[in-house]
Amino acid sequence: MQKPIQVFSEIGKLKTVILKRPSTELENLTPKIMPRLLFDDIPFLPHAQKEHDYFAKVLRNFGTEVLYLNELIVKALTEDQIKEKFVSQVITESGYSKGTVHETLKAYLLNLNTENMISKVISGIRKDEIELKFLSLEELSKNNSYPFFMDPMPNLYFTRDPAAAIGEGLSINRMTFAARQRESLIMEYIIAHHPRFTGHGIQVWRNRNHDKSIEGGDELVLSKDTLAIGISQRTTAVAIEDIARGLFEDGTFKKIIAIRIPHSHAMMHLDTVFTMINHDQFIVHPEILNNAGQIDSWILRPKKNGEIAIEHQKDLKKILKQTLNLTDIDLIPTGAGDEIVAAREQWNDGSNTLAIAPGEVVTYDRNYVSNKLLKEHGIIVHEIHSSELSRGRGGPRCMSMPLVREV
Ligand SMILES: NC(=[NH2+])NCCC[C@H](N)C(=O)O
Repeated sequence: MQKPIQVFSEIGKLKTVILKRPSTELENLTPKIMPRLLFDDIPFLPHAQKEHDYFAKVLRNFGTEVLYLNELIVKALTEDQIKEKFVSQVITESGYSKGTVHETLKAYLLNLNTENMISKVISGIRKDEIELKFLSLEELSKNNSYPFFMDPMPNLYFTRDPAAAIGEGLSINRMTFAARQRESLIMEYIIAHHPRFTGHGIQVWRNRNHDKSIEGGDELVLSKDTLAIGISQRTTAVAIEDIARGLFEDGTFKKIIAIRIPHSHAMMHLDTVFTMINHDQFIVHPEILNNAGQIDSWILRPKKNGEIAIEHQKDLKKILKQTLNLTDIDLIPTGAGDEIVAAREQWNDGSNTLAIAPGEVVTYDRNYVSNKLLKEHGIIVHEIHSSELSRGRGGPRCMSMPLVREV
């Protein structure tokens, strides 16, 4: 029987992917809460949806099966008991573990059909939607000016981050910021209860019950035995060692390149500055490398006694050649290496390419300098519209969670 998750490559023909169509959660963004919810602007929803539908169409036309996150979670919650447990947990993780608010939100959500309940959970619940009775002093004295009981989840269209398929398993991620922490709960329920996944013995390399974070934008499957993981604003060195232990013990993966990138909002994940586009071609934001093409990296390998060997290296080309057994590497600079163009196009995810086959990528049309250079390097580029989607600070790779790729 075909395994529901098979990702042994970053570039193999993309067979199945999970997307989330942006919806009303984006309309609950306001200037006050925007920074906390990790947005820099408020996208115009109808246009964001059009752009996203076009992205999905490009993938479908290519032959990729597109699954939508909302539909997966609705189907995972068909049993009343599981639905109730999910609702309780998401309310608890929104800050109400018990009491009148918890009970009232629970009754409100369970009164909706599952599809509407999920849309509500994702779009957020405003305080003026609900009437509360019998509040305790603690509840009465809480900050009343805040407009939401449950925050919207506007970042959910970046399906790459809350979970990442690696081999025949996945990591279900402990997210860094509160704004995204509930997102991986949705993935946890999908993997545990959706008929497509349940009962297949899917390995969870690292679950979300940890203090130290890791996010999918930092997790790149470079080959069937090598991963690259960013040490970043979102992914801790501790979490990388944790996941390395599980993966090495299983035996499928044998090398992890941990690459330390700047800890900033513009470069929050490794895939915002470095993505793989062919067996020997990568796009890289020039700002992360010094003049000698170096960046602090550590190669993790399993030792015989179950411990992990760690080797410090700096030359990115050399590291990639060594770990992927290649004689040469084509590192294509974002923005053609121009200081200003590179910074501008990186900000709008010019380095965040989604490979759909070796040498064939989906990118944002606005990054025309990088796109032109990719074509000059022989890459087939499918450009998608990006005026609104890019305002969430993520590109085609972030907006997709591959489940199955050819090797
Ligand atoms: N894999 C990625 N680069 N994801 C981008 C996520 C952007 C999102 N606004 C965040 O800050 O979390």
